[in-house]
Amino acid sequence: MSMRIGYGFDSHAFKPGVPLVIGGLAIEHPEGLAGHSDGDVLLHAITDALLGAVSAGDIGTFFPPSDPRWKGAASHIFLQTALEEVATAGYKIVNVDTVLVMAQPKIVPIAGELRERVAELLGVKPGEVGIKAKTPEGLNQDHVAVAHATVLLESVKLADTPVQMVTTAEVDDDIDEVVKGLVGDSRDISALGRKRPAFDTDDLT
Ligand SMILES: C[C@@](CO)(OP(=O)(O)O)[C@H](O)COP(=O)(O)OP(=O)(O)OC[C@H]1O[C@@H](n2ccc(N)nc2=O)[C@H](O)[C@@H]1O
Repeated sequence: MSMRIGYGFDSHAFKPGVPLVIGGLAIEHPEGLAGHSDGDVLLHAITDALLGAVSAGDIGTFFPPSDPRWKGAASHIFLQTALEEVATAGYKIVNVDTVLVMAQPKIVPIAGELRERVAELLGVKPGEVGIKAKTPEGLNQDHVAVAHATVLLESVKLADTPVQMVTTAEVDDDIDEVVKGLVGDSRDISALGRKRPAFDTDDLT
């Protein structure tokens, strides 16, 4: 079994007149978070942690802030894409831990609800999600919300029964296609989401 860790960070300024959404939860507060999307600082940090864990780039490479399609978008869309990248790479979540750094609102009274909502969006148990909060003491950033997230992933077990793979290649040039026919066109983890086959044909004769 192999394991991967990921880390994500995000920040958004508070802004009057917009709803506050954190961790996919609508929270009663006089101000919301400014952003191209719904400004969900927590889901953005978790999305980046997931993408980073499988070397798939970052939220901005998938959903550029310059793209009008993501204006006002609900951030669980970004999270869903990151979860798909994790699954495609052959991993699943072990646990997620987070820290919210913000003066207001206080997070402790809603931490249980937040944990359940984030767990639901991630498809994990609430006990596999950590929600913590910090007052930004001495940082002079009382009008900003910051989120940090770490994730631990483990590889998904393949079937216990080994599958025998036997085939022949007519000519050396066909070897890539022959191997692809045996193992499929799956992909390994690669830098910034670049697709590459999950096998290395250099050693084959
Ligand atoms: C979620 C979205 C939806 O549009 O918008 P917001 O709601 O946060 O505004 C975006 O995905 C939010 O993308 P985010 O990644 O936070 O934005 P930025 O920090 O501006 O980074 C945009 C892109 O520029 C890259 N970047 C950023 C800073 C830097 N010095 N060099 C870079 O190359 C980042 O890697 C990213 O790929």
